[in-house]
Amino acid sequence: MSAVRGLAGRVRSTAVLYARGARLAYAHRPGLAAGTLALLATTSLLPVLQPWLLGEVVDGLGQGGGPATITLLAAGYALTLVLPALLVPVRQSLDSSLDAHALGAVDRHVLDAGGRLVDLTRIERPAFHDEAQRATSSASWVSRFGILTQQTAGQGVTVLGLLLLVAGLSPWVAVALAVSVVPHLVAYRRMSWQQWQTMADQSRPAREMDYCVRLTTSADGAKEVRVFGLGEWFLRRYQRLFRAAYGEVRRLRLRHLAVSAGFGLLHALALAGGFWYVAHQAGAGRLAVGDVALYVNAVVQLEAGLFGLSMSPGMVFELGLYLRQLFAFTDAAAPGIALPPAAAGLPAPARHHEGVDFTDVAFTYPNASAGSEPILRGVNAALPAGTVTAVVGDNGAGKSTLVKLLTTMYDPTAGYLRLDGRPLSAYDLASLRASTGGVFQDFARFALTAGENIAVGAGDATATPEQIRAAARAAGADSVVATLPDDYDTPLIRTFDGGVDLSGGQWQKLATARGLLRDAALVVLDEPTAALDVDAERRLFDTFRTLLAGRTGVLVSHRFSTVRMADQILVLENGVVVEAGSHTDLLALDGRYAAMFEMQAGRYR
Ligand SMILES: Nc1ncnc2c1ncn2[C@@H]1O[C@H](COP(=O)(O)OP(=O)(O)OP(=O)(O)O)[C@@H](O)[C@H]1O
Repeated sequence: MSAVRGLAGRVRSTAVLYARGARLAYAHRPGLAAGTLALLATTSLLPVLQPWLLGEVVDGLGQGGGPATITLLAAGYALTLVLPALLVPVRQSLDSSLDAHALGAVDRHVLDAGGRLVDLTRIERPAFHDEAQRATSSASWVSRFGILTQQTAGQGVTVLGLLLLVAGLSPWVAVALAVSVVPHLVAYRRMSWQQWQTMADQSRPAREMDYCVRLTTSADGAKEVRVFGLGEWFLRRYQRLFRAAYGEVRRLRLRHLAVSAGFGLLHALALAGGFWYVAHQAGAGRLAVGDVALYVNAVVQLEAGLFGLSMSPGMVFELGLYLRQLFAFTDAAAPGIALPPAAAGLPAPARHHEGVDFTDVAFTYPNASAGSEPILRGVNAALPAGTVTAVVGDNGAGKSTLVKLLTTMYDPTAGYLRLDGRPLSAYDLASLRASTGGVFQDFARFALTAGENIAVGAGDATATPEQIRAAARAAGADSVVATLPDDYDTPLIRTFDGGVDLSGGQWQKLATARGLLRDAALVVLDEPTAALDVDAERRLFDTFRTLLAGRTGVLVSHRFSTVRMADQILVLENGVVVEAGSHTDLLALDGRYAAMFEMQAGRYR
């Protein structure tokens, strides 16, 4: 009983899955889908009409039927021969349109899911990239949803009609023909599953192979790849991965080929046996000559239909696996941080009144191995409104992680952050984000024009040319833009016509301009001067002081010349704040900060 319930449940969930797939693939083009279906119904019935009409023509001739009737039947038969040649290309063209629209619909569905990933909780997990790769590769399958399901339904109609025709001659022959295809159907389903498993197992090697190809042909790491002669090294790595991946695919293909050939033979035997039986019956006078013509014509059609039908359900099954994977990926695309109930979030203040405070904050990355030390531990700190707090510490101390918590990319694993005395999670996320600006250590280099690279800092709002220029001036990016052939309209990617690339420091100035564009209450500057020359750093330093007036600023830097401008400095060591105070206080303390400062300053004496 429970097995029946389990099966019913599986059938129901599969039906829901395909219905969802159909909605995704067809919802945008119902008219086109209906047109394709109508054409499919016509082209599926023609192969059934054809043997029937042939049988009637042959019988009419043999039994001395009227010339008008025979001519009409013959014309109908000829039409069933000609029509597919006319209709199939039309159907294929409609299929391609449906295919293209479905592909667009799947891409939009994935983009929409990406938009729901408002934090880094899922994105920074290594498994996410495999899942994303698999979901993207589902797109081409899902776009074939219409074609595959219709093809299967069409083949089903054709085969059923032909089997009914054959059953009119001999039910046993019809049953034998139908049954001969069942083992292949079952085997194909199994093979689809194996193929799917292989594909799923290989998504990581596939990504690695893709990486090898891109690395040797792209600008990323181009210098190191050449100086260290890594081209050959990556080629060998690629070949190793390819051999392993292809070996598995090849083994699977050969097995599938053997299975298909075996079952094909079984089916051929059933066809030949049926022919022998029908011919024998006609010889004995129990069937008419027209029936033999009908059988011969019907099995020609059946051969294609049954063989197709033995494959298509397997492909539809495979499609189901891809659909499941796609929806699993997009359904799981939900915020990983706590959010207030819809429309109940507090609007973020235009300027902080008290500022942000960290209370007993601890953090461990979700993908951290069990038992590993938290990245941040017992962090207690206040970032008072209208002041700049610098965070310093060794590589890996947890500075950028602290910034991720501050910018709600993650929730702390323990403790809490408050803004003006309220938990960060009480605020409307969009308004919190809209009131945050700054530049990140791994800032983006968008393949857009210089102006657009700055303008996107306004988010959904539209930045005016004056605002863009003002932000560029503040970040020292105006002098960069002045050197570009088309000023703010210059595309910043070499692969575009008229595009240029910038130096690391020039890109950083542009990213800073982007971060300063909005009138933010909280400004985060994570290594904003790392790539800047001394003069640019000094000018930006002066600008920051003016720009940050009245805002809550956080500055992460290894450059103590920049750090000393901060109102207070937090020294992080292994995820713990070990010192806090102004530059003067901390020098007087003569502790960790003083040592780091001395180490850097001493080099210039
Ligand atoms: N997404 C992540 N998943 C797991 N661990 C991470 C992740 N990002 C960073 N870490 C780990 O957290 C620790 C702190 O990294 P973080 O980037 O905060 O350091 P940092 O102080 O900013 O260092 P740096 O000065 O080098 O920029 C490091 O050990 C790093 O390996």
